[in-house]
Amino acid sequence: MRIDVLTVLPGLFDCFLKEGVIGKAISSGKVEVKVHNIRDFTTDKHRVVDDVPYGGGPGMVLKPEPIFRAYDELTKEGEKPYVLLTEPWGEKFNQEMAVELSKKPRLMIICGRYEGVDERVKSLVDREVSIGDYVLTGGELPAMVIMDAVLRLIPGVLGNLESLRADSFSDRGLLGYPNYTRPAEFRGMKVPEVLLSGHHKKIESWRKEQSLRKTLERRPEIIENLKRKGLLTKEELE
Ligand SMILES: N#Cc1c(-c2ccc3ccn(Cc4ccc(CN5CCCC5)cc4)c3c2)n[nH]c1N
Repeated sequence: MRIDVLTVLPGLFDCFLKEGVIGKAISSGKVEVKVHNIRDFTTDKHRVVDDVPYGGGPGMVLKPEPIFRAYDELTKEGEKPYVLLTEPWGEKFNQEMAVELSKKPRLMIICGRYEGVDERVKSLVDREVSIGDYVLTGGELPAMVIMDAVLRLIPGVLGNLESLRADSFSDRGLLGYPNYTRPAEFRGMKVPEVLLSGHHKKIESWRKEQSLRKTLERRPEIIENLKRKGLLTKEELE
């Protein structure tokens, strides 16, 4: 997969693209992520990317020209990307969308800033996406959240963890099971016996039960959604 990111703050992506699982996936060539500074697609000597909003109002708006120039330049060759725009009021990002996006050969993520992008930029966009009902200062962190959730699903990115995590649990958006590591007892808190038993079938069913219970308690709508889609097995429903 290739992802092109358009932003006026490219430096925000430096650590994200160098560290951890995502950094390894990029350095090993499993995925390609290119961050482009929208300012590099301006033509004036002051490299202006924003302007005041028509009709008045607070803040500045990202101009359409540099973004369209970047899009035209980056799509001259190769497959046309599926274009995302991060927006405070976009479609809510979730695991289902992450799975769908992970199957696209090429993505482009346009990151807004200031008061957002000129409305005409949306003629380039396939999906306006929000990562949640809270207000951030720009679209870069949402772009990193989306990339992290999508790239971890690309085969080979999670490496040897992949097979262990291949269960459809977290990829159905169910909440995770409790994790423990040594020591077996810490400040009077013991690790559940089943996890020390070495009985893999029992451990697996305990973990499934814990995950379903936690999801039912905290996010019952996820269970309802999976039921409606027929994505819960008979024993999971019991
Ligand atoms: N994804 C995502 C996001 C974002 C996000 C994404 C992209 C941009 C580009 C600019 N901003 C800042 C901003 C914030 C609020 C407003 C509304 N105005 C304020 C006063 C009058 C209306 C306009 C811009 C962004 C925020 N926030 N939260 C998410 N889940």
